[in-house]
Amino acid sequence: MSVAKLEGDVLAGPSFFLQRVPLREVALAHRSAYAAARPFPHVVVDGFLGNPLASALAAVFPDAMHEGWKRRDHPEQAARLGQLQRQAFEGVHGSLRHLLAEFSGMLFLDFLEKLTGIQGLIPDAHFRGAGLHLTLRGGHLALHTDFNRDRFRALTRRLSVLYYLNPGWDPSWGGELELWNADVTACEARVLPQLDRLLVMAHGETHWHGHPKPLSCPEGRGRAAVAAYFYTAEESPEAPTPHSAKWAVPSGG
Ligand SMILES: O=C(O)CCC(=O)C(=O)O
Ligand SMILES: [Fe+2]
Repeated sequence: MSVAKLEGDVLAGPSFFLQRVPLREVALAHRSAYAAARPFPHVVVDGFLGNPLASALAAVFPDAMHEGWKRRDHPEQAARLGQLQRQAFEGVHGSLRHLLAEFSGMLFLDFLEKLTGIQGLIPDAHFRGAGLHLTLRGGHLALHTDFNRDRFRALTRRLSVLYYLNPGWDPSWGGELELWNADVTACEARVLPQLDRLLVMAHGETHWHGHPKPLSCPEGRGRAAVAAYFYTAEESPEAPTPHSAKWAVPSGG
């Protein structure tokens, strides 16, 4: 029994890959803005993948009819679809699944480390809480700070990455991510969820953010975002002392 499902030409493979040199340039160009940003470290990178690729990804983003979505309707978050990872993104177009893999890969981690100065970032292969999000007309996400630990792997949350896939998003539809100050008295930055916009923001206990007003996009449109969260491990007193490989010298045999 094969555990792989073939979709299209076996040798064609994924149609895009992140590139080391441009990623490094983008990281260097934005790292001082990231560190200085108010109300907490964050940065917006526009035109991240380029319009042809971003438009193609937006066109295959699962719509509200996709059967794997789990819908949330609570006071804190309403008309929000997510959790496709519960079925391992089955039925999601290969290009989006590949994008998630690229966001978990070596080059993107190196990019984030250079951008933010955080060393040893760890992606989440299970995309807990992250993955694909689609918020429908009338939906919202109240101001919040994010969960802070990956309890399964004893990791500390450090960064959230959002990549927006909304062609022709009209600002009058709302959906700006609002970033508020630590005592929640002022919104100090707003980020529209525009096509091909990457947002990287630092996790923190007072890093309040959300899009709290109901979306007024037309029926049939939604606010589409690809989310990926990144972690670091802490030194533990029980951790073994590091050593390089030890080589066996067999005797006899
Ligand atoms: O969709 C967004 O812009 C933000 C989502 C968010 O707050 C999160 O993923 O933690
Ligand atoms: Fe959040």
